[in-house]
Amino acid sequence: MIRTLDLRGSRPSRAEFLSLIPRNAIDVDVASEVARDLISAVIAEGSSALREQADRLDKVTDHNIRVPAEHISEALSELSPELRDSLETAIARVRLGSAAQVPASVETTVAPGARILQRWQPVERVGLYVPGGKAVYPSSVIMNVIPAQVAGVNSIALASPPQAAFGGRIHPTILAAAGLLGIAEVYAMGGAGAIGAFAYGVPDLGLEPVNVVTGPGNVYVAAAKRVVRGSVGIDSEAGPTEILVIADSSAQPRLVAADLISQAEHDELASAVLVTDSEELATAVAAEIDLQASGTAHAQRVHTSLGGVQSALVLVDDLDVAVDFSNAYGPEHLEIHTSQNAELVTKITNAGAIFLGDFTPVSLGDYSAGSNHVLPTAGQALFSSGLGAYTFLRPQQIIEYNKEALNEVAQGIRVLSNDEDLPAHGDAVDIRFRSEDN
Ligand SMILES: NC(=O)c1ccc[n+]([C@@H]2O[C@H](COP(=O)([O-])OP(=O)(O)OC[C@H]3O[C@@H](n4cnc5c(N)ncnc54)[C@H](O)[C@@H]3O)[C@@H](O)[C@H]2O)c1
Ligand SMILES: N[C@H](CO)Cc1c[nH]c[nH+]1
Ligand SMILES: [Zn+2]
Repeated sequence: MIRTLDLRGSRPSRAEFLSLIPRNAIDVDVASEVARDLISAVIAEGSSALREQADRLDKVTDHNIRVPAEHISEALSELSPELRDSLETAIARVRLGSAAQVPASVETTVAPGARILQRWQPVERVGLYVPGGKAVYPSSVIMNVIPAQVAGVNSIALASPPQAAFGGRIHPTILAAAGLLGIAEVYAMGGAGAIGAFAYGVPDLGLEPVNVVTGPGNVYVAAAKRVVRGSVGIDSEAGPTEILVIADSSAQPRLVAADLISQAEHDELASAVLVTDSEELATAVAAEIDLQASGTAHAQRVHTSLGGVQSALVLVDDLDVAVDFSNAYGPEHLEIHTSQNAELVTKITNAGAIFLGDFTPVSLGDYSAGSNHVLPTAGQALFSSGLGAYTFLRPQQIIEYNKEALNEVAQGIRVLSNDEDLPAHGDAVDIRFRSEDN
């Protein structure tokens, strides 16, 4: 089902690596155009555009877009003890992981009487997207909300698609997770329209624009975040899931296969790649995939994703080439299953998150590791990171000099401001050292 690419005997360049395994079957430009139209409609027509989109894309009519408080409390009261317990365990761990992401404020004395304080200031209002199309993601409520709360964001709004199977309400476990975390401003809206609604506001719903939009989603959600970026901040474009496994002959084929399948389960556009220097392992993983995949609940989706051009078993000469491949690709999730995990991880530069060894599957990170599962896809790990408390924080400098400290640099400012032909800048310093009479 999954193809094998034999690159042994060659050392492809980064560009060659990437051309061998194309990322998304849906072109980003096509998705962006669709997303732009959906967002423009929301800007022009407000809630009626969101209703039209819910009708056409989610098969939902006449639903409450702004979720009434009683729907949230109802969902919370009906949450099974088992689900509540699992959510609470994940919440506690992600809270610990997120708290460790808040940078300390630092005060620097650059000269006597001259201080600069760098503090981390949360943005005021955020819009958090929780996917709910092919699957529903209560875990993404946790991964979005906790870092925002830990960062100290004041105003948090959350959106997820309305579900036809629940009379147009958001999935009850998503509502319950929001309730558990004390989130009251929730909207049943999905896809690119929801991202646009957050970025530009929807006056007829009382939805005020946010400063930062975060969260995972399908290609249209990822494309929409690209469209609104600039008007608002975003995390990364956390689109269709990816897993890349680096493994050698010491790896256990059934574990590698299970982990590839677990992420292929998300979406027909999900990518699953194994890079190995062991032909025996590749053959065994292929056999394990055949054995395990058909028995999964979403076998068709798994088959499409693993059978697509975006997935492959890649044979390379040695683990150094495997690392080069992975660094060029910049996977959302990287698993390392070798006899030298500790050494290899030091050579990894580009990955959303890295999972080491037999007992650290990606699905642990998806739910309960304490790390965040909202991670950059489509190569964005080369320049961006997973969602964290820092996503909602900005460093801000506070500067304070006393008279003596300013006097120390006054002449330098005069020289520089004259050189830039902006002499009023120098005057603004000099005036502080002249009496009011002259
Ligand atoms: N990278 C990450 O951090 C991460 C984490 C979790 C999930 N994911 C990914 O999130 C995605 C979730 O996708 P999903 O579909 O289940 O939920 P989703 O909420 O992302 O998408 C559903 C919405 O997409 C819109 N939509 C559906 N078909 C459309 C079309 N043809 N044109 C325009 N808009 C359309 C609709 O508005 C619908 O409400 C998966 O791809 C999964 O792999 C990524
Ligand atoms: N693997 C997804 C991130 O790409 C996150 C997730 C949530 N639920 C299950 N998996
Ligand atoms: Zn997952």
